Amino acid sequence: MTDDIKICVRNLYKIFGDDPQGALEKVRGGMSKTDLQAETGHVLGLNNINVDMPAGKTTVIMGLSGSGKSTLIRHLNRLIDPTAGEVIMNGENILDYNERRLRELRKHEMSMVFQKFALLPHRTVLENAGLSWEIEGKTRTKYAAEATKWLDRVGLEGQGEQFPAQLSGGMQQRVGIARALTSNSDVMLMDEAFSALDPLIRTDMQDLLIELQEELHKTVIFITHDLDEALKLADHLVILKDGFIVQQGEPQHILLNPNDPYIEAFVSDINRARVLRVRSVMEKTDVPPTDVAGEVDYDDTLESIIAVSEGDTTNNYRVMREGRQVGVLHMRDLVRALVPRHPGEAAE
Ligand SMILES: Nc1ncnc2c1ncn2[C@@H]1O[C@H](COP(=O)(O)OP(=O)(O)OP(=O)(O)O)[C@@H](O)[C@H]1O
Repeated sequence: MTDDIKICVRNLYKIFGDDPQGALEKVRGGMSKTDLQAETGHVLGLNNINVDMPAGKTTVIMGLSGSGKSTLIRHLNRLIDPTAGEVIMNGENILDYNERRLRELRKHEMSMVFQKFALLPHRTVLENAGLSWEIEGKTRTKYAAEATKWLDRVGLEGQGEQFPAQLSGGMQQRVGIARALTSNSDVMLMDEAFSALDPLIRTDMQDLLIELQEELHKTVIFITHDLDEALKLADHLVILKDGFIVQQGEPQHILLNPNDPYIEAFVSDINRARVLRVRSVMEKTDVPPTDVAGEVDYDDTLESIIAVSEGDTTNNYRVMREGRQVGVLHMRDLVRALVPRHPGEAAE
């Protein structure tokens, strides 16, 4: 895995209306989305977005309806052109791409997984999985082995000759994921990909994506309006409101250090014990504690530690990562982390 940046969004603005450049000046001068709409009839879609999306990791874009999530993801494959700003991928500004290069980008470098699956109803599951190859004029015999490999990998062994309508929603989205994987692109754009699924199936799909990521390290850009899903999937979390970024960073850090009442309100209902991990609340030290109740893993959830502590809030634990001590967990710090902090309170 690498910490390189795969996609870099710089100073990106999108304004919908007849005179976006004129409206841009007003937005840069500080006019709000509401005032812009009331005064000029223009809609501010995105307001000075800057995000570095790490290679091989999952970046989650989260926000309520109308916050600009879809507008942002559509800039990444240039379904939308910005009013101002840049989208740099592998060091190239994709806004400089001509039609031919853009087609290559969409065919070979980025795949999309949609909320409503977007499968072709009269094609078999195998043909749907191999769609990017079909579009290039390749025959079924050329892509069958690759498509079958990925259908098997996402749990659809033996389903290749079915038609989409014969499958459940969860299985159809597995085809959507197999199609993205068969295209062999590095970047996967997932737009509310699991939002149409029943809760239990949705959890299964989230687990599948995490499993695939541990193995494949794709650069995933995942859109959701669901905070639990965002916290579960994100390596890098970006929270949008009214077209601007309110906060971005490592999800556990955001949960422990909300920088705005909006984020605070968002995270207030979260089951913190289930989401927070030992690594986020431990003291970093390789010195063993004198009084130790046991060893825990740095990736354990706080919930699992509470279960083993049997309610004793005075315990200390050695925190281990791959057989080495990386910290000490004091139960009093764990208990403190379970209570939401208000923005402005000093982080420890
Ligand atoms: N083609 C368009 N013309 C005018 N306004 C638009 C257009 N597309 C999006 N918008 C506006 O831009 C803003 C951001 O919309 P967007 O669809 O990106 O939000 P979203 O967070 O994806 O919402 P949802 O979860 O409902 O899809 C909204 O105010 C929306 O009304």
